[in-house]
Parts: sequence; C-alpha cells; structure tokens
Amino acid sequence: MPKIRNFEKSIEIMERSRKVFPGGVNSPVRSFRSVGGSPIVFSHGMGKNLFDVDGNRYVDFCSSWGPLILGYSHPSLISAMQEQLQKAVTFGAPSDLEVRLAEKVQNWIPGIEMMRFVSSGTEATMSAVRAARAVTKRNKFVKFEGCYHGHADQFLVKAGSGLATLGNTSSAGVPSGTTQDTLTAIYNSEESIHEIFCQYGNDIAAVIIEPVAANMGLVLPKPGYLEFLRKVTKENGTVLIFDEVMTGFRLSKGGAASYFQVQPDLWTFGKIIGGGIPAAAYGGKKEIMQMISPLGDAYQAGTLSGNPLAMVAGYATLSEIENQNAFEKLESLGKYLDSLVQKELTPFIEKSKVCFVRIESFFCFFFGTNRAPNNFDEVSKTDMKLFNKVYHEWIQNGIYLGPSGYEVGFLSACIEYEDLDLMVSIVKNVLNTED
Ligand SMILES: Cc1ncc(COP(=O)(O)O)c(C=O)c1O
Ligand SMILES: NCC(=O)CCC(=O)O
Repeated sequence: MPKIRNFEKSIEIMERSRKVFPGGVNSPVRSFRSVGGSPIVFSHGMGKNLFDVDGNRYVDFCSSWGPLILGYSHPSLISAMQEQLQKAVTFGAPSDLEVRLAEKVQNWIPGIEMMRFVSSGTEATMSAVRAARAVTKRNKFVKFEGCYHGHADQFLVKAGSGLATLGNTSSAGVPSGTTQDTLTAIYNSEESIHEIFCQYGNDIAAVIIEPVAANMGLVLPKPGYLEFLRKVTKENGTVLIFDEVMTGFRLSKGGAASYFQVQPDLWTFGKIIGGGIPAAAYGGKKEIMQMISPLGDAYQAGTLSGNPLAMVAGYATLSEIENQNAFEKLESLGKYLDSLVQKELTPFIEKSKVCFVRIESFFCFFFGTNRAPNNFDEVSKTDMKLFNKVYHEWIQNGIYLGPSGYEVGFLSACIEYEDLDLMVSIVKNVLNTED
C-alpha cells in the first residue's frame, strides 16, 4: 500500500503544541506514544468522517472515545445546542433541562432511583466511591487490574487506558496514603475476589468494575462473573458499582446492567450522557444517594454540574438513539463485521495471528493470539508491535481508531458496511505481508 498521505500541517501544529502542553496533548492517550509517530490534528467531523488539518479524510471508529454514537455533527444535536446557546450556557442553578435528562435516564434504567450530574467520568467514579464509603462507614474498595476509572488518586493503581499504554500501571505524584485502601483484583478471577474478601471482607465499602472492560483492549466478563460479584458483595454488605462510563447507553438502552441482567447498587455514566459536551453522572439506590450533600454529609459539588449545553446535547443524543433505532443498526453493523472477520481472517485466526472480540458496538483486534484475553496479564502478552503496524496502515488508508492497542474501536450509527470492508481488508493485507 503506497504511503501517500501528507501530515505536514499536523506535524507543524504538534511542534507548537509540545511547547505549551506536556507531550503536546491535553490527555496522554492522544499522544501516539503507544503506536509511534505524531498525533493527527483534526479540523472537523461530519457524520462518520473526520478531517485533519492537511485535508486527509478518515472514517471514524474512535468516536471521541465513546460519546459520538451518532457520529459527528448530528443535525438534531446541532439545533438543540444552537437553541440553548441563545438562552444560556450555564446558570449555576437548577434547570428543567437537567431534570428532563435525569428522568429519561431513569426511564431507560429504572434502578437509578436518584442521581447526580457531574462534569467528567473521573468525578462520577470518585463520587460514587465516596457515597459507598459514606453509607458503609468503611474505607477500602476493590478495583480490577486493567480497568480504568478516571484519574482520581485512589484509582491510579494497576489501571488501564493510558497508564497501560505508557507502561506504568500506577502514577507518580500519588501519595501511598491515598491508595492504601485500594485493593486490586484480577478481572474474571473468582479466586482473587475470594482471597480479598477473606482478608478484608468487613472493611470493603465497594467493588467497582467495568462490566465490559474496554480500557485494556476489550475484555468480556466470563458468563456468571458479574452475578458472582453481585452475590459476594451482597453477602458482605459491600456496594457494587458498575462503571458504565463506556457501556452506558451503548451496550444496550439499559447499559450493561440490563444487558447482563445484573443490578448493581450504584452506576457511573459519562461520554454518551453528555452527547460530546462534558457531562457525567452517578446514581442508583436512594438509600445510598441520600448520603450526598445537602441531604447527607458526604460532600460533592461542581460549578458546571448539570451544564445546560451538555444537558440538551445528552437529551438530544438519547432521543435520537430512540428515533433512529440506533441499536438495531449498530447490531447489524456488528454482525456484518463478525462475518467479515470470519470470511477474511479465518486462516490467520487458525495460525494464532489474530483474535477479534466484539460486543454490540465495541470491538477490538488482538494480535499474536487466537484466544480472547480474560484479564490484563493476557492482554499484555498479545503482540502490540503488530497492532501498531496495522494501526499505521489504517491511518494511511483513512481509518481512524484510538491510537493504542489497549483501547477499543467503536461503531457509530452512521458507519457503512463498505467502511468495515476497508478496515478488515487492511488487517488482512498486513497479516499477509507478515506471513
Ligand atoms: C470506564 C471509564 N470510567 C471512567 C472514565 C473517566 O472518564 P473521564 O475521562 O470523563 O474522566 C473513563 C474514560 O476514560 C472510562 O472509560
Ligand atoms: N479509554 C480511554 C478513554 O476513554 C479516555 C480518554 C482520555 O483519557 O483522553
């Protein structure tokens, strides 16, 4: 495949960017450290397409890391936001817009008896653990190796996403005191949970999990694993938190809880809930949410929480998902992608060169294996060098995904079948040249 793309302007902007931002970026996963090369600087998006400052076009499978389930610049989002822009972008006071969106969330996920809006997934998970600690009067909590719950100090232990990419699963600048109550379990391991609960059961306030792990590539929960966690947490008076920042409003209308029919005590949401404008939320059982200030003593606040622009973008996104029956379209794209992989990549799967994992509109190619990884350790043994090679061929041929083998691909409702043909054909070509 000839390399014909010109990235001159992207490179020039990144040179300036490196002088003002650490690593030239405002979030480490954007830095291309993992795949090598220089980040692409984008100018605009339209539907399924992204355009960079050099005029290159890409079909977008990054979805801004999840929020853009309808693709870029959906007309109903634009008109809802334009109308709101004329009225107010922030009040710092209650508005009907936040009540309307919360009621819609409750309608989709009835277990959310009470909730609160915040501005990022990080705030949502941090606040959910605080609520769990307040209601149980316990300090410790369990997270899973390779799961990412944002960048609050207490979560930066064996985390996924950019921490996995950069080869350090924990962070400098985090005092040991703030992580001494963080216990880490192995994803999909019952034994590891048993061990932790044997030792600390009475002290564990919460177990927080990505019910589908999408920050170490894509790792699915083993059948029965979430049910197992539900049982253990119930027996120990521990709050079960599903971090649905990724899976919320994407895995199904009711997210992962409804998809797997396992009800946590608390949920966290982000990404889709704000339609691409910063918003996130946490919520669940009333008895726990009543611990939050001003009803209870657990303090949690935010100047821009329930931001009107984000509230209308979130509402328009959820409404449009319903209007265009987006889940049906996404499932049909997903099934087509499965069949393509089967048709085009079977010889390579048989030779353990590649493994494809998909659930609804999340997908991931792992290289150097034909077994879907069950945990972080298994993911880190896959061939990330080969991923990087495929990644750059995707870029050269106009396919954009998050720049790391530890991230996932997202289907949006405006992707077309031919885009999937192109993506898989590039994987096949690279594997052929490796053969
Ligand atoms: C599962 C999960 N939880 C929490 C977060 C943190 O969200 P944010 O980046 O909005 O702080 C992310 C996002 O990366 C995530 O994937
Ligand atoms: N999977 C990783 C993310 O979604 C986070 C994006 C970011 O931190 O920029």
